Amino acid sequence: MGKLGVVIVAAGKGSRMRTAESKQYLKLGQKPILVHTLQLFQNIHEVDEIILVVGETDMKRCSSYVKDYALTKVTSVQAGGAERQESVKKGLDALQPGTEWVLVHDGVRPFAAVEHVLSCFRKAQESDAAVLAVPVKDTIKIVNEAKQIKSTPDRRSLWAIQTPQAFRLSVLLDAHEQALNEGFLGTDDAMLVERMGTTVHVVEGDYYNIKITTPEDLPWAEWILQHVRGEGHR
Ligand SMILES: Nc1ccn([C@@H]2O[C@H](COP(=O)(O)OP(=O)(O)OP(=O)(O)O)[C@@H](O)[C@H]2O)c(=O)n1
Ligand SMILES: C[C@](O)(CO)[C@H](O)COP(=O)(O)O
Repeated sequence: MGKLGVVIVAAGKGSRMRTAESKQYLKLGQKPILVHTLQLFQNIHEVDEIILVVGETDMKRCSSYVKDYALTKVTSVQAGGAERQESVKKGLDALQPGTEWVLVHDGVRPFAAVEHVLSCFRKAQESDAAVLAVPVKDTIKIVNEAKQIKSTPDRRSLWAIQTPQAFRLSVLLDAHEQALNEGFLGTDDAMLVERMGTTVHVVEGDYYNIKITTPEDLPWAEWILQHVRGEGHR
């Protein structure tokens, strides 16, 4: 079976966190958030390689993390782009020859459960494309610029999409190429694959797999680390 590569994207500015330090480097417990995420995939047996994509100015610091935390599966640290989609593509292009499958994962999602990561990977092996997700709990409404509610989609069909997002590498590379050629910018990789007409499957994860984005997420992340996904809970 072809190799499994993981692209961890961590080249964002973290502007919604409103901290001087980019959020992926904020301490969670004793380690930067990004290190927790890298260690998650380092410790998954099925993962053959990790490509880390970071800001140009953070390359040196992240190379030190790779050494200090013995992240032996991180084969290269790449400089990301202005948009997440560009950062993903930089990571895809760095994967070693012989890579058949890829997981694309946000560096600020340290709490994906190993069992869910593997379920997502297995689903992609069957179907070429799968993403982790959870059913939406709130009622979601479509609202116009004037903050007037225009419609209320049936909640039973709404899922909050997470990462990892798992793909046959050739499928995702084609999707990125087409998006680039057409100037299409998506907020996740699944969008690029969907628009090619490939069915993307949802694999149910859990609500602990948060994307650390705004200040309110930090205490919640500390709680999850202490009570759910800490070292002792793996
Ligand atoms: N040009 C970018 C933008 C985002 N990301 C990464 O994509 C993940 C999800 O993005 P998000 O949570 O939006 O991070 P930021 O873009 O940094 O946050 P913000 O939108 O608040 O600036 C993060 O790990 C982020 O570092 C990236 O690698 N390259
Ligand atoms: C990829 C993602 O995490 C799926 O929910 C999300 O789209 C990333 O969005 P962001 O604005 O780049 O954080």
